[in-house]
Amino acid sequence: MKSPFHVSVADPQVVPLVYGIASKFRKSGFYSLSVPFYEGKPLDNMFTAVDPGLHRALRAPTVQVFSMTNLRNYEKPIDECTEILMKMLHDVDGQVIDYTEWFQWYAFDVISSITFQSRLGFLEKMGDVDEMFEGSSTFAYYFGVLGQLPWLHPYLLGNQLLLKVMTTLFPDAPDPTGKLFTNIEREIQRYDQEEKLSDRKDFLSQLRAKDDPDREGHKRDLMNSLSNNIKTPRAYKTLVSDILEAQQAGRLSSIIKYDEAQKLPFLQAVIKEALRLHAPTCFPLERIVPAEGTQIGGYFVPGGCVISTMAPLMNKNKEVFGADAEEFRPERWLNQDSERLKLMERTFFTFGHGSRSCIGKNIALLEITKLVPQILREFDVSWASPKKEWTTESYWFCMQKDVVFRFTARDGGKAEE
Ligand code: HEM
Repeated sequence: MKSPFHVSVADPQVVPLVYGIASKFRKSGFYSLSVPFYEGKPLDNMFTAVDPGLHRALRAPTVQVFSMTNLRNYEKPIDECTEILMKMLHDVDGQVIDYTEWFQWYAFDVISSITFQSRLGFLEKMGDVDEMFEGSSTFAYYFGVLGQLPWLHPYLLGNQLLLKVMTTLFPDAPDPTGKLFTNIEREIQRYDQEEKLSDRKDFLSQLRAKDDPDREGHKRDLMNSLSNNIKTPRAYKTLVSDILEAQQAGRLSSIIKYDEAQKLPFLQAVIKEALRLHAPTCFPLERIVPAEGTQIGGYFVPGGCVISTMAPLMNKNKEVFGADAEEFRPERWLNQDSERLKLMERTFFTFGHGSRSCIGKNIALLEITKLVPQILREFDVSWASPKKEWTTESYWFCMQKDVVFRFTARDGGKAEE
């Protein structure tokens, strides 16, 4: 193997070259670990497809489904989950809870409501369903570590025979992919057999109506906005006073609508700043340098090399975001001249860039934009951990742990119906 094999780049100027729409840099072997098995055979999805033609064929029919215009139709299933979560929080009024778990239940139920028109029941159960969290954490760990040695994958979880033997020998071992895909498969079969004639409007029905073969089940969604804001008292105060002012002025419904939350500029800045500082996808987004090689920052990088950059690096670039780029300061998104703001937007890498950028971005933003003000309107939220900081673990996703809050209901925190 020639050296160097993997080049990691911090310069924002490489982003359009490596990740831009017309880029010839394809995804690396890292992504092959994410290819699911369907009916015993590997089946690429939008996230894993390397060939640009296949990727276009998978992505193009879904673009409209994931558009913000279409997503607004999904406020109702999100609201149903929000009502359940709010009731649960009121039931533990004044107590201390680890919010990461609660919001993970919420996020999983929201995505399944939107996708299959039915909640998987994480919130009701207040726990894992079909060991999906456990499976996805095991898979994230495997993906993060073995993704650095992708040639080993066909001999490990990429080997169906080995998997069958392991499941027989150790039936209680975490199942890194199986349960999630089994659930997706079951829902597709349910739709195909029973519900084609119904007027379902969920994602699955829209995608099946287009005969889209993609069955990806990306479901990760994080809500860093709360944690960051609560740990920064000045920002917390401004945000809460904006939300309560809007409520007093009668500008917020009982379950806050996306359009209403969008009219709160400080909230938008808080969300952006939290996603900038704590990008949920924090691994390098690996691409292969095309055969002819490329010039980067005055160096020649030969064809076949892996090249990458990642959100934690791009999003904290001091030349773009300022000398205080490591700090949580939502105002940076509000008090900027338009040229600087454009540069910040272009460099913001949380959802990737170009034709392979996150197609689920609007779902994530819809969910966060509605939930954060809903919680802060109804509760005063304070840090209640014996530790000074929360901890993080990064395997592709940057998972927060020990995010312990006290939720105390506000007097009159609920809007009139
Ligand atoms: C805050 C939440 C999320 C973050 C930070 C995030 C981040 C990302 C990033 C960085 C990529 C680019 C990966 C790469 O270039 O290798 C990506 C791709 C993707 N994301 Fe997300 N994501 C989020 C939520 C979602 C949701 C909710 C869905 C689906 C419902 C989703 C579906 C996808 C898909 C299908 C791709 C592959 C797109 C393609 O290659 O064309 N994501 N995401």
